[in-house]
Amino acid sequence: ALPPPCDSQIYCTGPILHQVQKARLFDDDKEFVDMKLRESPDVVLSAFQNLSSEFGTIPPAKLQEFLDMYFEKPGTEFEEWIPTDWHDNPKFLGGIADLQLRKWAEKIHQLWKSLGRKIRSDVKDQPELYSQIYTPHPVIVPGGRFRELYYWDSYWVINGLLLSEMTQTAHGMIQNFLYLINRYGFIPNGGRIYYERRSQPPFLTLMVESYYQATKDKEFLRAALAPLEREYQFWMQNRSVAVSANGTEYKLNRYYVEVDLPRPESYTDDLELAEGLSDEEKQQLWMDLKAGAESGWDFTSRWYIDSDGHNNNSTLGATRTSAIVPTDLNALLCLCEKTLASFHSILGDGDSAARYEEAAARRLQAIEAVLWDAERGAWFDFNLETNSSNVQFYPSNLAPVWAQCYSRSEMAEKAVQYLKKSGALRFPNGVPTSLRNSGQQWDYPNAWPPLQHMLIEGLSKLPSEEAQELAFDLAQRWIKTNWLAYTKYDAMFEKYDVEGDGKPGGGGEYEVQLGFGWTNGVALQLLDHYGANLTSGTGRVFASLLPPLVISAARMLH
Ligand SMILES: OC[C@H]1O[C@H](O[C@H]2O[C@H](CO)[C@@H](O)[C@H](O)[C@H]2O)[C@H](O)[C@@H](O)[C@@H]1O
Repeated sequence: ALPPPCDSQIYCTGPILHQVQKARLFDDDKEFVDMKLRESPDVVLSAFQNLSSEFGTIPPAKLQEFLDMYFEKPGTEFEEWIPTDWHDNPKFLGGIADLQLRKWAEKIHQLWKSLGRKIRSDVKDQPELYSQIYTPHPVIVPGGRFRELYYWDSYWVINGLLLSEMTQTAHGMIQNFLYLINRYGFIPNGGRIYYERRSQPPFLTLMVESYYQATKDKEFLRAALAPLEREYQFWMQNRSVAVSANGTEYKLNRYYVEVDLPRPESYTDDLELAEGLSDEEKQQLWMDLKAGAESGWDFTSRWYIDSDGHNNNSTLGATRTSAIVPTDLNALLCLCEKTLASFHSILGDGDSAARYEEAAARRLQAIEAVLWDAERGAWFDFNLETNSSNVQFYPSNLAPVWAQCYSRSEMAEKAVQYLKKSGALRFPNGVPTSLRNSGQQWDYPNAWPPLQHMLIEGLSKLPSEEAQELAFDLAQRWIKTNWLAYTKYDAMFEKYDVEGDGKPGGGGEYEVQLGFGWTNGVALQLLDHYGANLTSGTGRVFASLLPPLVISAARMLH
């Protein structure tokens, strides 16, 4: 028997969850599991028991009455909080030449104020009344239905906060993650108990690296290192898999969640998807859906495996995330290993640094033996059921370029040629998540901020002019898409549609959300990096930022 998503008989298992979600009292299943209890779980469970004895299946109107009596609307777990380190005019704004883009960057910088959340101390004192996990410091949330912290989103949020000179808020967010590692041994998907038995792509080491680069605070690094290593051990002990290639056995990582039952926050979706399956098949599907959520790509045809072992014609029910070795997770862990080595060097522990360098070298060998395809010039996910690669296009096929986790420079240059030939660059509004329109949100035509950023950053680190120009070109496309959508809707979105000019993304199991943490972080990073050259297309720029030749040409014209 596998454990449920959490032990709460209100939020993760039991008849209240089942009946409330099945009655579809809310448009979004997440609404119910985010509500606060007005009485202790025992009182609420026994009141529900009485109601069930009377009605059996409780009619929706009675269920609603029950909810009104025993639950509060989501949101009462937070108190008013505006980041205390927010201030006008951080330096990076001065490097943005285009007048419209600079004004827009100011607006994005303002958005941190509306996305800040502080958890009430009552959540710490009476945790049984909440699904919210208590963390001691305020956070920046993604926005919309995502009212709580999210693990991998926070990497791009923190990078944005550091540009906004909000070092204290960034510090607090990292402290929260260290606190979560001390409590759970790893970092949950997000700040709710129904997320507590799965994680998300492990970006904390890189968050610490960003913070360290901004502050050079060695004491902070020293304190962070033990929890970071504990998290790394969690991934190596619970998320690794042996893979054989060319007669050698390698160790690589995958997303893997040994937890039963539907996801509480998407309960009816998971229940319906499993209809008609045997108990064993249901359990496998629910594990794989949770592993999909752990990957951050929930959901995508990338995780489908057909009955013939391939991924051509299937639908969401064919999600087999745990049977796939993902390129991006392994590239990320390779970068984490190199970064942990550098932390040990900075702190003067050469032996530990060497241990992590060796781990990175072992992973590099494994990545090249199992995931690298010299003929196609890219890295591909490996299917453990068929021992074959999935050669479809995903931006993650270039993740080792971003992580600088390859042994020969020509591999990265080959990957640039692969990208150019892939067909993924023909969209003027960003690079799609795949070339397949499955209706899932991590597929065509959606383009996601973290994937754009990793692709652009990877290309920008390459020495060739071609790669650097491509990086700038993709940054320009992405900024234009975000900016156009902002001018139309006065909002930043979690994802965009590569088919429309300034069109929010769609598909998947919930409506596109506004806010939005990682979108803002990525936009600020690109505006910072390429601010002297990016344009809104309106032609109005700050003259002082133009190169001198352009200024004198402009003067001659007047
Ligand atoms: O409720 C459905 C799923 O929602 C989350 O996933 C999506 O939003 C996250 C926050 O921006 C993001 O980190 C993730 O990549 C998105 O796919 C949540 O993380 C899932 O666990 C949840 O089932």
